[in-house]
Amino acid sequence: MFVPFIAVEGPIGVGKTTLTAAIAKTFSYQQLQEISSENPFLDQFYQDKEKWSFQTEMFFLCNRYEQLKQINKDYISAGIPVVADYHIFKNMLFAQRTLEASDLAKYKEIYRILTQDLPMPNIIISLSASLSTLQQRIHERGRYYESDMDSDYLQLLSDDYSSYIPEFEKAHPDISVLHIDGDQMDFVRNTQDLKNILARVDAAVQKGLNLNETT
Ligand SMILES: Nc1ncnc2c1ncn2[C@@H]1O[C@H](COP(=O)(O)OP(=O)(O)OP(=O)(O)O)[C@@H](O)[C@H]1O
Ligand SMILES: Nc1nc(=O)c2ncn([C@H]3C[C@H](O)[C@@H](CO)O3)c2[nH]1
Repeated sequence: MFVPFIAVEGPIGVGKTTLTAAIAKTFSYQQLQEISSENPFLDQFYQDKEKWSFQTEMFFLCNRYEQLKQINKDYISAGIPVVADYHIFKNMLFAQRTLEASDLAKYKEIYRILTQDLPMPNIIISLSASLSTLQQRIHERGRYYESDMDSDYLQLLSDDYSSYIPEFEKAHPDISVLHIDGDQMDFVRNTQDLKNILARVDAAVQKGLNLNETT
């Protein structure tokens, strides 16, 4: 059975949570939203990444693992569609960027064990935007711990997403990936842009449902 499980992904501040909420509302899907402020290390991490990266990455990994396990049990396996503002792969993108080699080796082993049985999304929405757009949105959102966000860090993470998404598509040809350029499409202020994106999401869902019927 094809149960829509959509993950919205992209760099910090690109609009994942905003678009996830719009999709959940439009299609009456269950929304899975990460609450980053639950990570007790994030504030310290932004002040000293080297010192706090392992605790921060481990917390995000365990937290997302718990959330996805629960969402699978309560919704996906019960046939209820879900839209999430992350995919578990983001953990590895951040970890590779922030951890030193020996911690990364340990992290990879734990990641492999924890993620092997997690549900995989069948649709990914990949959001991208230029550095200046990301900075502007992070600034407008005004989270205190992001107020001094290092622009190199933000750009590198954004580049990591740009390199990784094509690899992901190659490795998972069965998963629909919708690309949205956040500099061109403004789904917050432009209703037509939002409608266009929602129509693309609907088409991807219908494709999944139709394929499922014919197999
Ligand atoms: N397309 C858009 N146009 C203008 N503003 C936007 C757009 N998308 C999001 N925003 C604004 O940018 C800010 C960041 O958006 P949001 O919190 O959805 O990003 P995010 O990708 O979920 O962030 P994070 O990576 O920190 O979880 C919010 O204030 C939101 O209202
Ligand atoms: N280090 C690190 N690892 C992660 O897996 C991760 N996921 C999100 N974040 C940061 C980005 C935003 O500031 C804030 C909200 O997304 O939390 C992360 N930081």
